[in-house]
Amino acid sequence: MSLLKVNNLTKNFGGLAAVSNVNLTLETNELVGLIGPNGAGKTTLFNLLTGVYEPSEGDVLLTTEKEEERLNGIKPFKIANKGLSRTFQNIRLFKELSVLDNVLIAMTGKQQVGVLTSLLRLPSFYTSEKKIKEKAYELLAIFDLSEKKDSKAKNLSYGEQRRLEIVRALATEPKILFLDEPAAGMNPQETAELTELIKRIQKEFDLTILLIEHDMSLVMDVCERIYVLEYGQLIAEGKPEEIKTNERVIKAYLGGEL
Ligand SMILES: Nc1ncnc2c1ncn2[C@@H]1O[C@H](COP(=O)(O)OP(=O)(O)OP(=O)(O)O)[C@@H](O)[C@H]1O
Repeated sequence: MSLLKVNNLTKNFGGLAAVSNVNLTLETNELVGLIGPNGAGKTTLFNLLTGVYEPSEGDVLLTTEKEEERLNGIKPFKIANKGLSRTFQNIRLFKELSVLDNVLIAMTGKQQVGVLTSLLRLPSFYTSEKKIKEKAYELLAIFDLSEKKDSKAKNLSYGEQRRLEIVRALATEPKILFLDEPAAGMNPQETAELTELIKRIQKEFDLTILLIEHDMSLVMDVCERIYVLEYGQLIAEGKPEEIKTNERVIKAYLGGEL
């Protein structure tokens, strides 16, 4: 079943069509890659899917239990509440806060108690708070960050900060996770570990993932399907082995790695 459908999506910045007439789908539980040379429009497409930008034309449709819901023009926090979560290419953590607090803040809104219960600190408040902390610890453990829970985010290594970003995105319990260059700045060992982590969380949390990445070893390893953008337009779609040998894609990457 298509969980997300993108129909004829276009985003113009002045005279530049950063994303032009793009059609794509994400099936439930798929792990899909989005690749393309620098400036191809990948991040702009993510921004359109997560409400940061409004499309100039076209639709973003989310299939819910009852219907197809149009996401165009909906604010990012509302889109997050509908189960779409993301990381950013430039890491966006609360650098002065602890690792644990960074995760707990992302979970704000998950506390299942009313205002009065919170104000009066009734027993159910503590039960809910305990559950939220347990969830945060569980995620930090998966991403090998348990021992760093009290460190300030700014004191983590670059690779750890990238992992914490993913933990924060997962803390909102998404259906669809958008990862924007999760391996950027990582060394080969960290990238290999991240590759396994991405596969693991997809299964463990029943996720549908769309992933932008320049590291082709990671993309070819984890993705079931890949979309390729060039100058804002989709130039190819297919399985990793099809993309690797696609002449148009090779041409787009000429001088780069594929
Ligand atoms: N807010 C903006 N205003 C004007 N132009 C923009 C804006 N955001 C992106 N662009 C332009 O749109 C095009 C696509 O940019 P985008 O960042 O989406 O590409 P990308 O594929 O993510 O690139 P990279 O791989 O380098 O991150 C570029 O030409 C960029 O300069």
